[in-house]
Amino acid sequence: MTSSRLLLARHGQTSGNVMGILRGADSRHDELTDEGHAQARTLARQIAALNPEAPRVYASTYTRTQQTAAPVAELLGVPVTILDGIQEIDPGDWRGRPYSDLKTSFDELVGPDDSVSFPGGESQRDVADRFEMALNTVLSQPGTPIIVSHGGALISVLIRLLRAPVVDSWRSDRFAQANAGLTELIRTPSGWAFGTWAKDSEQI
Ligand SMILES: O=C(O)[C@@H](CO)OP(=O)(O)O
Repeated sequence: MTSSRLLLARHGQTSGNVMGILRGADSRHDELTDEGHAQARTLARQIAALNPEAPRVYASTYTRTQQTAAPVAELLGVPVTILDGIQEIDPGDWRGRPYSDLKTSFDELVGPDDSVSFPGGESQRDVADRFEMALNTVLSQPGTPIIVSHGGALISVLIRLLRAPVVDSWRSDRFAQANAGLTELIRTPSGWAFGTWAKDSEQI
């Protein structure tokens, strides 16, 4: 039996998010702000209200997703499992640049064949590959996986799962989730589709 429902959340606010700076892997141990902890508690209540069947809570290898997942797991009465492969996209040479550069200098990231790639870092395809591999393991078990991940990683995997155009999706910010945004995907005969989309119910 495999999962037909998938919950994807972004972690709560960090000081890097407040500054609006791409932090990269250096931010592995960044912690949530007080606001971020409050967002995590709200997220936990939102997820519990969805009554996930046999929930399993997963966080990335970064502290901020684990801190966000903790109240979720506590409310659902399950442990947090650390899942490799769902960590944030490596922005490479773009580390330290403001989020606003993703708008003003986005063309620097666009390669041939509808690709988006950070020079010296990872591409959307790299991240979607590793995220999807991690998901395949999780989805092969019964129950409802709840994945707490990151902004760029979630954009990358949503593009893959929903078969969306890569460049247009990044350029339009279509799949960007705010802190503690929650998205529900449902498996249909023709593939994954939105159940609840974060931007329809933003607490942020
Ligand atoms: O790497 C970062 O600086 C941000 C960008 O989205 O990621 P996160 O979602 O982990 O805050």
